Amino acid sequence: MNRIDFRKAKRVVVKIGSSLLTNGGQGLNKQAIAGWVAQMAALRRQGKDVVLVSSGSVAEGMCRLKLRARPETLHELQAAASVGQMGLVRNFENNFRQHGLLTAQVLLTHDDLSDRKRYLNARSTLLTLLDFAVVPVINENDAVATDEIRFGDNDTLGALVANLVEADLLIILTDQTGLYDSDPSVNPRAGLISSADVNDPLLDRVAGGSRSGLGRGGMYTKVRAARLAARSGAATVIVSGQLDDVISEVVEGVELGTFLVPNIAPLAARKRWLAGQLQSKGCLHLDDGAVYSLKNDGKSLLAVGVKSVEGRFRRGDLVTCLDSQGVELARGLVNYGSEEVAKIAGKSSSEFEFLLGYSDEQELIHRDNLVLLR
Ligand SMILES: Nc1ncnc2c1ncn2[C@@H]1O[C@H](COP(=O)(O)OP(=O)(O)O)[C@@H](O)[C@H]1O
Ligand SMILES: N[C@@H](CCC(=O)OP(=O)(O)O)C(=O)O
Repeated sequence: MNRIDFRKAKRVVVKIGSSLLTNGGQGLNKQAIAGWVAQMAALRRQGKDVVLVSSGSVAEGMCRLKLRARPETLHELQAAASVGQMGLVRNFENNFRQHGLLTAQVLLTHDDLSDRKRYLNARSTLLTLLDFAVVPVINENDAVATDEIRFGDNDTLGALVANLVEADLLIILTDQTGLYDSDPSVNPRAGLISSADVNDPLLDRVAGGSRSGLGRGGMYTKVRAARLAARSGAATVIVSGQLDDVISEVVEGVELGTFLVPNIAPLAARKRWLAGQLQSKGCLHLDDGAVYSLKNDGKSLLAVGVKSVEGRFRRGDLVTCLDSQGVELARGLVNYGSEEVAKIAGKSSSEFEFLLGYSDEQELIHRDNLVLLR
């Protein structure tokens, strides 16, 4: 895929980070918002669907509540987010209206997307909004999100939304020109990476966290988001939101920021949903034979290939499969709980009856419920 292919994109997700949106925490950058909205409206006029994932509720809430530092307690964070979200949607709605476009506020938690039924509901709602030519403005539902049910950062949310609506392009607007070979706010000699294969392991070494106190994930979550987005075939560009006409130019194929090329085969819809699950309940350590047959033969995972188990989980929970180096190879929905798995690990399915007193499925994770990550 080339940048020039972005011109053909039918559906674009734009994610805007907190420090950009709030002028480094000074309050909503109304001029910049008007500029981004004008560019998104132009995309709509070209017949492209646009979905906006906007951060900034906490940062704007802090500003409105005159809090100098990001609150530490969950309830204060939730309160700040609720106050700030009002400012975000009001601004976006007013700006889009000036271009004759309707907006819709969609607030999601990870819990909404980890439940298959709610995931499909969210998908239908978003697709229906796009059919109505509405621009969805999405954020995490911070007012109710606790650690167990949150995405934690909007880069991940942006990627999961790109998966949900099967976007062609995810544009992550941030406060840096793009991804550098080290954090430019620490190393002035850092060099911009203009493009890279999304799975290049070098990216893990160069992408650091956020230092602003306003943003959450830094480049680390942006690279992870690009990998998630790639699972439905979406390309990702990480780019400065401060450049004039940045959204229009990226979609035109102008070489700006960092293009993370989705050089992986897109996953089927159900596997994409599995891959987007963030909360794994346990780990299975696989032997080399199991790693080989999952990777090369597309087989289900059998208990005989499991060396050991970690965590407490129940039948149907999501677990992570690790290779002998401890690298995450796959994840999937397990057919037996952790106590049972501890008993049948390394054993053939013909022994399940004897070891457990019963025998359900022969596979520990059926291949339909398993997604390879490498
Ligand atoms: N390799 C890198 N290249 C560029 N920025 C980096 C890198 N590693 C870490 N960062 C940090 O990531 C920050 C952007 O992420 P974040 O603060 O979460 O912004 P946003 O609010 O846009 O999501 C940059 O300001 C920078 O300090
Ligand atoms: N939902 C939070 C998102 C925080 C967040 O991810 O921020 P960022 O790293 O700036 O995208 C908010 O609106 O403040």
